[in-house]
Amino acid sequence: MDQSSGEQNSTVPESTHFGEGGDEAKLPEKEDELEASGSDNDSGESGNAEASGSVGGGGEAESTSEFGNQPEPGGSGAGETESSKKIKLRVLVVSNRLPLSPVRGGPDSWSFKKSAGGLVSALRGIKDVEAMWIAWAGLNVPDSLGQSTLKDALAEQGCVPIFLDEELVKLYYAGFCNNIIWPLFHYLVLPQNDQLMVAHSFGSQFEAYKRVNQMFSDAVSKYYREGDVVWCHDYHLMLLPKFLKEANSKMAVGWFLHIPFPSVDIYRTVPFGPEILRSILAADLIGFHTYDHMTHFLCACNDILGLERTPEGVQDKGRLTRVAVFPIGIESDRFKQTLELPSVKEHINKLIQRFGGRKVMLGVDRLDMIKGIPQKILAFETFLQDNPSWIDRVVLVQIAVPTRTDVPEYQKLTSKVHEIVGRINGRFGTITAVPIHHLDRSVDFNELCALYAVADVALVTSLRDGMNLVSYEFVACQDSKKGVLILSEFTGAAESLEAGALLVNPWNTTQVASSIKKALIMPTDEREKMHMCNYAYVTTHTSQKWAETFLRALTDTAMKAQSIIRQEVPLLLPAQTAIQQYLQSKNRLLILGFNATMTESIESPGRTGSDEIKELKLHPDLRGPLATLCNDAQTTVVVLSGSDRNILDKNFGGYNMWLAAENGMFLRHTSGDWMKIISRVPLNMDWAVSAVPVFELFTRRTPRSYYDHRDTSIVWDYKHADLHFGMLQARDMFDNLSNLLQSNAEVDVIRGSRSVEVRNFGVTKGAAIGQILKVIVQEKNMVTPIDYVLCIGHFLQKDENIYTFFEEELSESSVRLGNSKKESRTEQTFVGCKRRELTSLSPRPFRQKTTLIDLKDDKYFSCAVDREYSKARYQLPSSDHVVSFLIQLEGHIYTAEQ
Ligand SMILES: O=P(O)(O)OC[C@H]1O[C@H](O[C@H]2O[C@H](CO)[C@@H](O)[C@H](O)[C@H]2O)[C@H](O)[C@@H](O)[C@@H]1O
Ligand SMILES: O=c1ccn([C@@H]2O[C@H](COP(=O)(O)OP(=O)(O)O)[C@@H](O)[C@H]2O)c(=O)[nH]1
Repeated sequence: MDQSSGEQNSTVPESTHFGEGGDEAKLPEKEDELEASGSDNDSGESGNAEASGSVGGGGEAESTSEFGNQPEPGGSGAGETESSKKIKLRVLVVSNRLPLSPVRGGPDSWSFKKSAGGLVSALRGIKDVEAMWIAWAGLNVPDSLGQSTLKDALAEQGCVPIFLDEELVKLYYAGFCNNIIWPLFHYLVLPQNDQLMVAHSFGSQFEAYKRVNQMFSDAVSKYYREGDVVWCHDYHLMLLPKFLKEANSKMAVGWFLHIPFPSVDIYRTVPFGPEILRSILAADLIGFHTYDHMTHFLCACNDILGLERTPEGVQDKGRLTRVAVFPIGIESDRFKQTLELPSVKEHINKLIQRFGGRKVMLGVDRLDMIKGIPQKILAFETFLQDNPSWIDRVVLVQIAVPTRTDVPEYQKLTSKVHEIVGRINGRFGTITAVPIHHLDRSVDFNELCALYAVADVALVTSLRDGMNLVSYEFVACQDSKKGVLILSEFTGAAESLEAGALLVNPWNTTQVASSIKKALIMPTDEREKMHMCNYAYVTTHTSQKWAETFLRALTDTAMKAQSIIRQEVPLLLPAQTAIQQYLQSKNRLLILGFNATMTESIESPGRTGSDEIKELKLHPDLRGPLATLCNDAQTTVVVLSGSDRNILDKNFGGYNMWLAAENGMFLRHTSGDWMKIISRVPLNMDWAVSAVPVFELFTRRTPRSYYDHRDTSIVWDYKHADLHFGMLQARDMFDNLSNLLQSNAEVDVIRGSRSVEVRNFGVTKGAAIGQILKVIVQEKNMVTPIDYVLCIGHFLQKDENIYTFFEEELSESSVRLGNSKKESRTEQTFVGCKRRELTSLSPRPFRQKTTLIDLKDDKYFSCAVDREYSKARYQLPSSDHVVSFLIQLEGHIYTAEQ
């Protein structure tokens, strides 16, 4: 709710950490005890007293921190006691608003009003986390005395303010955030012809938005310590993840959206939408309230940026951003406990008397167009009109908390609501009673709980709402009354409370009116049943669980990212080193991919116009160099490709080399016959019967795309098609195939950068390479261990296990180098590593052969082509670079031979 105008007043609880911390965290059993003692709440009245966090310039703060330790840039938190010294995760929470709104009492004196709302209570409850909150100060503080005293005062509360001047707030907050992003993300049209629009272009509003996000990033960097996690919140800070990662790529960054993410057709209209998407994607973990919001986001990444969608999130050239659903909840115990306070009980009784037996309908919303307040009131009018016997038997209490009062659209809404309420009260009111009690202000927490408890029906008619915590809070306070929740189907909450609520479309006035009637006359047992469903959900899916789950996922994701960080951003292949090491080795293995590795690049002149786009062809400049490499007696060359045997035969049949087709399923030396080398994987292609029509359909639909039906897979390729159209089709095709083949556990449906592929399950290049080597070693009667490996390819992520195969061999070999039992360990390693495949394969136990890999770290060169992120150690930007590297290599071999 709006914290600038009418949030509840209360004392600031004493705590240096979130949740039940150590000795220093002297949190009372119930937070409400604090609230009651800090104001006159014990009497049950609304507390309007100032909070007790008032400090003079440089003076001692009376209260201590609610949201973590006193922040010291780069330092450790103050006030640690022995019991708190156990290592806690430190979270930097970054949001537009602080959990406390400062109120200036004088040039150097400040007090605070505590904010309610999901985020604050969610973070208040989590255990074993130390947090610092970084946010906009929330008001204009132009003078340095004011800024420094506010900073000190907030530091006591574990908060760091960011100071924005009025012009910046106008363009960033009132402008880009609330006049552009907010309406669009809630499926409302952009306001036309208002002052902001006329005076300031979208561009200048976005520039301000950028500047503010950069300021937030600078502030985070200042306070960040290694090991912290940074949790960014909401649509105000969509550029923040990118800025943070640019400042420090090791920072663990999560971003959570509290409002809906719109469907892709709407998102397309967001000014600077692609840039925003890319910035969000820099986070390690992205969270949404609902599955729908998440799906819309994934579609936007796919359709607008052309990024690969995986079950875990979004993939961009090998870098994965995890995307998941984390529905927020409330601190339900806090509501239940508040209802037990004598002052609140007394207040409830007063309210019951005041309403004099009339049924009470309750609306609690910020006065925001997304909340559908006019629609709600008009539906109530329709109900009264259609059911005149109810006119003096029911009252609608509408709490409309003022919000964003500087934004013109909000000002217009206020007048509109007043006008409708006035008209309806005039029409149906009597001297003694009016049907609508409309309050243009916030109420304090105790009063709010009392209202929730006395209401017979809660009416939530949001036109769109990220979640809507009001509906949860109503349920939490209804354990004795078991009232009815009427809930807009366009809230996030409708996903979780569907079974226990009357869902409505707020635009359908007749439907809402008849739901009001249904709710008012609903039999007790039906009400109870519905309430129990909701109550069970609300009391178990709490805000604490939400925050804990998100933070656990974020730390897990960040840890995984750290452990593979070396492989994630590969360096350019050090060509000279790779060549020198090659020359100094005795038994080299070259594993080369084909497609997009040794072919001409797609952009090459003439290629896209060719009629034979489907046919993969070896780059002509490679013919000579490849022959030299293949004929080097101390070198084994393997072409490992997804292509079928036929294509490899055509291109490489004339060289002295090994061909591994269909991702390593089939192998032959060019002088011998093809053999199937992984017998474990069935060649059963029954699934193709249902898959082929889908491949045909999408090939017909997408000019210049084609598909290949191979022995173990079918691949649809759109690299020569219109990229954007191809991507759209690929997404649909992927969904189609996934649904179609869902029941068939024997296949994988894979999206490549410009392809969609269905493969028999278990077929990957990394799974095949062990067997390929085994066969080669046997067939060649190899006695010298392989001491150099160069593995270059444009492989799908699924096939990147080939790079890690050798990493494993490498670490095993470094162990065995230091081991006196070298011989036996070596054998074990080779067998042990690949045990799964060997068991079903080898008629002759492999351990009888001499072990043939003795690879040292500086002689292993794994190289991904055209992949920014990869498990490979190195990368080359395109197949053209592979070609020139192999030509260089050949040149050195030639010179060495002379
Ligand atoms: O800070 P304001 O501009 O005054 O706006 C208040 C907050 O409104 C939005 O709340 C959303 O978050 C809730 C909790 O996740 C969710 O239940 C609700 O549906 C959303 O509208 C906004 O996202 C916050 O950033 C604002 O602070
Ligand atoms: O006078 C009030 C009335 C309500 N609330 C709180 O504001 C929050 C509103 O959250 P919701 O998710 O329903 O909507 P939002 O305003 O965040 O869009 C709830 O926690 C309410 O308890 C408040 O702070 N002051």
